[in-house]
Amino acid sequence: MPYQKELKVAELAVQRATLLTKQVFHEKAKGTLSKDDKSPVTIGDFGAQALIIQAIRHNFPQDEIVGEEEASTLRQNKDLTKQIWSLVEGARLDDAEAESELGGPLESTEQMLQAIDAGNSGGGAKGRIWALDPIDGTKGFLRGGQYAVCLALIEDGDVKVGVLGCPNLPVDDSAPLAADVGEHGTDEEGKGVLFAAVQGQGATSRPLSRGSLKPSQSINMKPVKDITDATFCESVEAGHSSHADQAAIAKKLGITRTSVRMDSQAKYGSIARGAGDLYLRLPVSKTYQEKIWDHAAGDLIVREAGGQVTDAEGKRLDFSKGRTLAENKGVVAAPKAVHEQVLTAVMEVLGSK
Ligand SMILES: Nc1ncnc2c1ncn2[C@@H]1O[C@H](COP(=O)(O)O)[C@@H](O)[C@H]1OP(=O)(O)O
Ligand SMILES: [Mg+2]
Ligand SMILES: [Mg+2]
Ligand SMILES: [Mg+2]
Repeated sequence: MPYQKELKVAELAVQRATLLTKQVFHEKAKGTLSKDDKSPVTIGDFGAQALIIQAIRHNFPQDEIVGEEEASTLRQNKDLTKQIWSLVEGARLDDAEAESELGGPLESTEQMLQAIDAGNSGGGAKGRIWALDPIDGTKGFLRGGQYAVCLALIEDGDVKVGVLGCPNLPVDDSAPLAADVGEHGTDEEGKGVLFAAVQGQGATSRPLSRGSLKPSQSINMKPVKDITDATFCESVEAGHSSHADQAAIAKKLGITRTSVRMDSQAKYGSIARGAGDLYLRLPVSKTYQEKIWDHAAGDLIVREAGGQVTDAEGKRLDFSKGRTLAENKGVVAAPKAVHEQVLTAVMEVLGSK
């Protein structure tokens, strides 16, 4: 079967990076900086990006990488660089075979900074490009909510492999979404899940582990018999998607349950496993362009679990336009059978504005 090596490397690399992010999640001081766009980045984001890029470069040296972070501010901040280095040095899977599959450790802080900066591809429609979000939902990570470590392989514009590490989600696919799942993130023993998909091969989940990969099981979206009974997921941050438009769409569909709010692509994973039903992300700003690393893995995992993912105009997400989803507006993800019904409500609400 194609893409087995890519899948294994991606799952192990994401799993190892979650060991690092989990350690930072529990620390009060997370070494937070504010980026030019005012969004936060922590030592966890930088460390996870370095670890994952090292594993990709070791296994697939010809591939390009579109990573969210870059190291320029770190080069002037020796103290923060040292903190990240100690996290990166300490993040090891308890399994020698898995470690050797990921490749030799980074050997110096300079190598680490270079690895972070190797996520500088411009993306595009040709070739093999990995999209990496080392911590998606950094605001949730800082707040103590949900976050995800996200990695996808895009080939000639098409997502072939997608992996999401969600340390604060329950392991049990069949557990209904708790209303407060996005609020009190905890990665206590028994929590944490790794979602994965390969194009044409379905989607899976498995418990996160500290060593080799645990056994996986296939996941599917839940059939929606009655849309008024559906549970929809949305961002916590009102600045990232329009809570008002999403509420109006839900009302139009006759949905009575309150939305489940959580940060990050944990929303895609949650609907793919049937814990929730819909993911609505309606734009707030006319100018913001969604980033490919915020959607590539989730898009494939939901589609392979029986879902349909489009933007608010019904277009498939287009990962071939560079680092952003330049041609897309918002996200509407739902089981195939009800996607058109949901999209109609989306268009009615947006059209009447
Ligand atoms: N104005 C915006 N509109 C939509 N998404 C945004 C906006 N600003 C940041 N984001 C991104 O949304 C993602 C989180 O979505 P959610 O709120 O659903 O968890 C993050 O990757 C975040 O970027 P960043 O990583 O820079 O914080
Ligand atoms: Mg993100
Ligand atoms: Mg991020
Ligand atoms: Mg960010």
